[in-house]
Amino acid sequence: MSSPKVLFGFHAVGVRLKTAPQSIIEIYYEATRRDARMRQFLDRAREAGARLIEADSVRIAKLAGSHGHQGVAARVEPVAQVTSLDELLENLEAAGIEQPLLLVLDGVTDPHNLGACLRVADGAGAHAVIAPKDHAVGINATVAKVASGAAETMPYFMVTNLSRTLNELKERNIWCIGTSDDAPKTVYQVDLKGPVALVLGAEGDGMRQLTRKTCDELVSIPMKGAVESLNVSVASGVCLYEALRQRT
Ligand SMILES: C[S@@+](CC[C@H](N)C(=O)[O-])C[C@H]1O[C@@H](n2cnc3c(N)ncnc32)[C@H](O)[C@@H]1O
Repeated sequence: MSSPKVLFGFHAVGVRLKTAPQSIIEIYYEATRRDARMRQFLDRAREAGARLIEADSVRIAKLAGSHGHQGVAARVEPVAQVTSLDELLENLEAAGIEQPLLLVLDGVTDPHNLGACLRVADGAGAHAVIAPKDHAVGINATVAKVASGAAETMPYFMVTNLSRTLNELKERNIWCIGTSDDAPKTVYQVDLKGPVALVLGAEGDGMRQLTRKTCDELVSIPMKGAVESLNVSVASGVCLYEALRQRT
């Protein structure tokens, strides 16, 4: 998981304040915003000892590289993170977590989709999100904003060869379940209680052939209306929350 140097929006900066306040160099805020949300945010920032700097909307937009900053942006240091998937899986094993839940995204390129996937992965208690290095979006400021703080908490690993990584997961007894709207079995018919990697495809073409072939099995989400498929982040949510339901 790599960190952007600038975070913006109440969620993204708020989560950093909660999880690693010492990594915040300074927070820029729009002094003309005096609403309750801004007041609460500033109270929390002061409690955490953050350095606050008044700025106007234009300056914050320039810093954030976006106008969707809600009047808040922070310059941050990267926080110490797990650096590899192997390290994460070993840490989970050492912590006695025997049923990792992983989300694999085969080529999601839209930062809004990745942000939404990270957010739902965090919500459902997944342990990591994995993507290929090529043809996939990395963590950037837009992803962090859409993820509403989850880009700060959810390990995101970009791997050189996705099918090789899936094979390595299989060697660790992690069951790789691919998703495709044409699979005869539904996600509600498979056991998601064990160690599982849920594999989702790209926005347009779905999973690549090799990824599809490498999965242990394929499942679909029932589609009862006229459209053929769901947005990848919605499909991630359905599958991850089915896993959580089965595990709870
Ligand atoms: C927009 S869909 C891509 C649709 C593409 N035509 C395909 O063949 O998969 C993006 C991803 O979301 C997941 N997805 C969306 N709808 C799904 C469904 N009904 N069943 C299973 N997976 C689905 C799949 O992982 C898919 O690759």
